[in-house]
Amino acid sequence: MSLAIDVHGLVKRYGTRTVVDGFSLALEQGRICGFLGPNGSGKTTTLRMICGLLTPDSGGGTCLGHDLVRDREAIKRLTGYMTQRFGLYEDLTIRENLEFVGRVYGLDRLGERVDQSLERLGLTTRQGQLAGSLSGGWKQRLALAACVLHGPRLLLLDEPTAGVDPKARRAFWDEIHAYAADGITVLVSTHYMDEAERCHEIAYIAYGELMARGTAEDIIRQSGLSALVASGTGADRLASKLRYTPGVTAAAAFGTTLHVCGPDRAALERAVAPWRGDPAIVWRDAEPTLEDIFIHLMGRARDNAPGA
Ligand SMILES: Nc1ncnc2c1ncn2[C@@H]1O[C@H](COP(=O)(O)OP(=O)(O)OP(=O)(O)O)[C@@H](O)[C@H]1O
Repeated sequence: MSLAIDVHGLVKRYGTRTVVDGFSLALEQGRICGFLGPNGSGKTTTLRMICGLLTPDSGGGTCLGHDLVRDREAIKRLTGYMTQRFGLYEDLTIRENLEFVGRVYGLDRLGERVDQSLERLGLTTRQGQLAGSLSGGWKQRLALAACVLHGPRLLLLDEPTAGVDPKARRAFWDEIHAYAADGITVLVSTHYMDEAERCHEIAYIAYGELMARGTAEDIIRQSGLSALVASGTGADRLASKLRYTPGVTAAAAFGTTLHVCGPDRAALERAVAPWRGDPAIVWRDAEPTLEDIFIHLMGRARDNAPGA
């Protein structure tokens, strides 16, 4: 299987700040890779380097077989990039928006392509409606359709479902999977854990550095974190007591249960020991969640950051 993205050692600096620091990624065609990391960790900057909009200060590689630095125009033609604030024209109709994007790309058979796109979206009967009248979820699906109108082989989606309701996010993700089934590769940034779980694989970046990479199962297995769940009277209230206890990476209440995790099993046991004997609380071993792991990695990255 050939690689859609094969980049190594990407560095981007703004002034004296290194915002992407030696980023490498190999991604096979047709895969969906979730790109996660705290705010300001360099995801957008990395996406822009991969699609040829920004030149890395060092590092390089290929995107869809084209050199990242020398063949930027070819990469741009083969890539669909959905920015965080995708600019649909709210005072144009759904159809006019797609036609406008098609003209910008100078596409042939424009009417046919727009018809197909509308049909795929299920918006044929609403094509004359103003884009501004669509719900947030539909706007994002229309934005995605506009991104793929020119037939890209790679989609770079920057937080495409931020603020979109769960049903619409699910529909958006069904669409992403349908494109991947057609052989399109997708790199999608998100802060939602349920979306991370819908990806074939995940890349987690913090403070410009790649911290974890693989399938959700790989990342959970390799995390080395231990987790416990407590249920029973008052279990959820232990979260605030345990959160800052040595040995605990994260402690959070989920409804009436408590979820607590840490990198060292013995230290975690010591932290919860005062409540282990409470007959009202039942403890059980659990798998760490992706959220546990990302919070842990964020703390580790911050500890390693210069001047931390
Ligand atoms: N043109 C620029 N000039 C200076 N600093 C910049 C520029 N673009 C981005 N940055 C900084 O680089 C860092 C990384 O930003 P980037 O937008 O890539 O992060 P991100 O992971 O996409 O964040 P978010 O999850 O909030 O969207 C941030 O601290 C940002 O302020």
